[in-house]
Amino acid sequence: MQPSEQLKEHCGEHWQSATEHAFCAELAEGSLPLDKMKRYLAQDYTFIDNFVRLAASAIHYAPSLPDRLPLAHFLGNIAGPENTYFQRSFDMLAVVESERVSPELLKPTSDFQALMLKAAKSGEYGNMVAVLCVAEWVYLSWAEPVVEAVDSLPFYFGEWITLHSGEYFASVVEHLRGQLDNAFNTADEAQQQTITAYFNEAVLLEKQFFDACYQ
Ligand SMILES: Cc1ncc(CN)c(N)n1
Repeated sequence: MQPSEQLKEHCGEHWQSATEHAFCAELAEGSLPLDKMKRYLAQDYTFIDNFVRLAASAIHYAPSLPDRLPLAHFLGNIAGPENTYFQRSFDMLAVVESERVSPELLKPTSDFQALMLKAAKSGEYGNMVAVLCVAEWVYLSWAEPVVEAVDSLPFYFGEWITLHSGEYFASVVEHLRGQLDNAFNTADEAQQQTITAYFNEAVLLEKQFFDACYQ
């Protein structure tokens, strides 16, 4: 079994809670209350800031150009269409300027930011791809099964599904899993334990992030 699959299976309960969350189910049904969506978007935009820093660090530490390029391409997507999605959603949902720029952070948001910055600063590529892989794989896992709902939804719900599903996004997750598998297979035991800890914490934080925005 691939290490990424094994890591996912080891945190089965949290993985399931994160990928089958009521927040995502209601988003796909179009019934998610807008105050929850607004809270989520404001928190998540601050997540994106640190995600970009972590992805940039992973690009720097990737072992070769073929490892690096898909990450760089994906980073362009975040800086482009995904950033535009946030701006358009903020406008449509009338999110006030202070919430867009500096919302009061919920605990899972600040914990996730700390984890991403710790991974980036660790200088260990395996730690970085563990967190990046969880972040995108969890989203592919909840979004792919609900992709058929997109056409019936307002764009601030539907595009969030589109951005995290489809062939291109699945290829990003495949790449991240491959990077994680290689890093894990070539790590010594202590480093494997560290990678595992990053992976587990990221899965737990994905669940807690949805919990906090849904409450
Ligand atoms: C908290 C979180 N995790 C993951 C993703 C996926 N891009 C996100 N936007 N926000």
